[in-house]
Amino acid sequence: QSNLPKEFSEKYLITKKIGAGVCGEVKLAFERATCKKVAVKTINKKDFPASLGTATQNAEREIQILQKIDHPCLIKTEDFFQTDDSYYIVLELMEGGELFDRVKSKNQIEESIAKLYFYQMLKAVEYLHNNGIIHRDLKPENVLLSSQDDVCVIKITDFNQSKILEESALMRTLCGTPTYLAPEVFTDAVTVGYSRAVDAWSLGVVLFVCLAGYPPFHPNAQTGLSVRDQITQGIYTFIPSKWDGISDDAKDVVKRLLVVDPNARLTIEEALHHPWLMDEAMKETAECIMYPKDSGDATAADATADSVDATVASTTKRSREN
Ligand SMILES: C/C(=N\NC(=N)N)c1ccc(NC(=O)c2cc3cccc([N+](=O)[O-])c3[nH]2)cc1
Repeated sequence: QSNLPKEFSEKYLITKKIGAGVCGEVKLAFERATCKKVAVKTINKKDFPASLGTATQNAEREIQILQKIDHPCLIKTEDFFQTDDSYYIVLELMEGGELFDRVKSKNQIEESIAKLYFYQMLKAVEYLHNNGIIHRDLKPENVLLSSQDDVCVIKITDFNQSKILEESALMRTLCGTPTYLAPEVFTDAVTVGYSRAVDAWSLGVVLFVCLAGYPPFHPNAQTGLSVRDQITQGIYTFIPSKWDGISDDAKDVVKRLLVVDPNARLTIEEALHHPWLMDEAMKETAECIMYPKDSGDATAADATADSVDATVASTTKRSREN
């Protein structure tokens, strides 16, 4: 780590590697002034060999997103440095590591725990969508756990593939008087604006993997179809030995998320209102660990505030959709 920016190594003491991602690695570090433990993610700019331009824009956009987002289930950046070949992002420590490794070690995650994690993922993605951000790379590797305990906070990370929804020319057109507007502009408009539905599909796959311990779409499926064809045809199997002990409600959420037609797929909001998530005990636990410091009433206030934000933002969400 000789090529660390000077002001970085003055502020942090980097120790060991704690996770290796596909682009860059994660190390444990100590903030010298406070001895506080943090994680440092190094993103090597040269890992995007192609046109460096877009890679730099890509990374700049990710840094912008990382610094703007503020939700208990989205990773928080504490500091940020860059050299001409790398970015160094200082993040909160997530000692439970990646959900990917948790599922691998447990094989299948107990339904009530999978529900607690899934609820938090839905709340995080609801926040992103209400702020005009689509993650586009939701997978167990990008879901971090705050501790080794089953009951813990999860945080979504890695916004490398994320997209920011801007007001589009089509939206401006649809706001004007359509005197001279051709009919197909209206009919085309119906299907535009569902790019966010990709996150709902991905969460369906993540939930399937957590509950069953195997992915719905995989190379050696009995169907003899390529993974791509399994996905485009929405063909997957609930293997009885894996799914017998799992509730019909849980299966139903998966079925309604793994719908090929994005317009027919459950939205994040609809998933949050599915019977499987109508579980007050789970939600109380979730609110408690997501907003730990407040007393009961303040937590309720937080939750109300959250739902107000979500409602207000969601009424304006479609207007931002491109
Ligand atoms: C921002 C980002 N990726 N962005 C990108 N690839 N372009 C990003 C990706 C991954 C992480 N991962 C971690 O913070 C992370 C992984 C891990 C594994 C065991 C233990 C810990 N930990 O903090 O104790 C871990 N933290 C953090 C940030």
